[in-house]
Amino acid sequence: MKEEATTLPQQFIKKYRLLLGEESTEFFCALEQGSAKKGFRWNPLKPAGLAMVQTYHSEELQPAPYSNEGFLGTVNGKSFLHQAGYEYSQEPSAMIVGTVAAAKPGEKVLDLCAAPGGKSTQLAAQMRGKGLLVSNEIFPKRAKILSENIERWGVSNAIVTNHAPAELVPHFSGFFDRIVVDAPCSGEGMFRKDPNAVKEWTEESPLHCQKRQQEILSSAIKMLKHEGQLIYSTCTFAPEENEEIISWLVENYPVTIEEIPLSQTVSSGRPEWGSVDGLDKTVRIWPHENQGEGHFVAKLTFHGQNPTCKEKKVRKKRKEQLTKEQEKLWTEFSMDFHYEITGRLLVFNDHLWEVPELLPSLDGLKVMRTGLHLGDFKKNRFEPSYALALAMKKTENIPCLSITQKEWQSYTAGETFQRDGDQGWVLLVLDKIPVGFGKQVKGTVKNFFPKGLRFR
Ligand SMILES: C[S@@+](CC[C@H](N)C(=O)[O-])C[C@H]1O[C@@H](n2cnc3c(N)ncnc32)[C@H](O)[C@@H]1O
Repeated sequence: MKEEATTLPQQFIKKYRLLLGEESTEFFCALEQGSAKKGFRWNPLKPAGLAMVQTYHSEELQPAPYSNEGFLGTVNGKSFLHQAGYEYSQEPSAMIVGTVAAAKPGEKVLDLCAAPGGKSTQLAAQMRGKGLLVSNEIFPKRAKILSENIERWGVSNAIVTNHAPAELVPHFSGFFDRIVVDAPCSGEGMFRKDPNAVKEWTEESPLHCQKRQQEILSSAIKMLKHEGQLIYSTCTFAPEENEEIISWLVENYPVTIEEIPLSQTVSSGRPEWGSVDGLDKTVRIWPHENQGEGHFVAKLTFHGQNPTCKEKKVRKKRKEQLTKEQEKLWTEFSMDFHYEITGRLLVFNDHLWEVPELLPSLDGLKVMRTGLHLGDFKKNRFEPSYALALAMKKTENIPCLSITQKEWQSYTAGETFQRDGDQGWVLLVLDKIPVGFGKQVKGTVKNFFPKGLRFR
């Protein structure tokens, strides 16, 4: 289907005609006439992640340009593949940010402006469940969506917080190996994808955004370790929010710009639009030159020393420790289901959590998700959570029940279904894909799909 032509604001045209000269003709043409490409990433944290995505997409999958896990195409938000966290819809250019960030297993990583979770899911995949990922979002509603996306992705080593960047500094000063700032911006790179981005744009937007970006970055810098890395990105073309921001960072903080080793055909940042050396090491994606929408990304190393917050060893408070009975219930369950813990176990009000090992004290923080919610203790039993089902790595030799698409539809609508047997807790799998837990009692499979997520 041909998308409607985008009508660009006059002031925008005037500005980029001046900045780009002759090149502006192709640029405007791509923005006005071209159609936005869609993309998605498959999830390497899931059993047979790639194979399942290949099986369930009937179309021939074309690789997306900036991520090894990316494909061009669309995701059906109601498909079981999406619900089970096997794929994440992401604009192809946006995938470059995670690729540049290249988080490593075992690191402490902060995604400071994280909702809805495109970069966080990419970082979590790179970390393979090891280390600590803090995904933060300032707006509560967006933080909730972020938390749900992290859960679907099956991440065990992430916490989700809901704070303004400055509020995190006292808790995480000098703490992180890597910080991603995917900044709120004037969104010019989204013009042909999202008509609202055009409507909301004014001539003043880039400078307003620049101020906010400086505030966010001045907090981010304080949370970096010595030699820690900062990855800064926007989805706008505006020099004020890209080369000028990187120049401001270099002029005000002990940071250097890193070369971004990318084999893909991307353009470099424009040195003439900033005021420091090294801007040619940053990356721009232009719609008239590359696949995908507009994007900018830079990687910097911080050479200063921030005061480190004393790594308060998190001592488990008495009420957070498992009782002997709870320990016995969890051990029985985890042995039956071969679930291996990589973090620590904590109980809050009978809810059992796997908390990332490297986590400092969370006192005073608004935390939406303290790692992986494993399940709840109820009287004399343990009830596994939906989040745990989505974080299961193995489906062999554990109590499983293979269900059909039709049964999955009943399950996501909150209904029970009939199946001969009396196995008790079972991991429900659809073509070996974990989709939730059920309890099989005398031929009936009871439903434990979370009420808030039900759909038909
Ligand atoms: C470009 S989006 C992030 C997209 C996200 N990284 C992803 O890949 O899905 C920018 C985010 O910054 C948040 N934001 C807006 N104002 C902010 C502020 N003053 N400080 C921190 N974050 C802010 C927005 O709510 C939004 O979620």
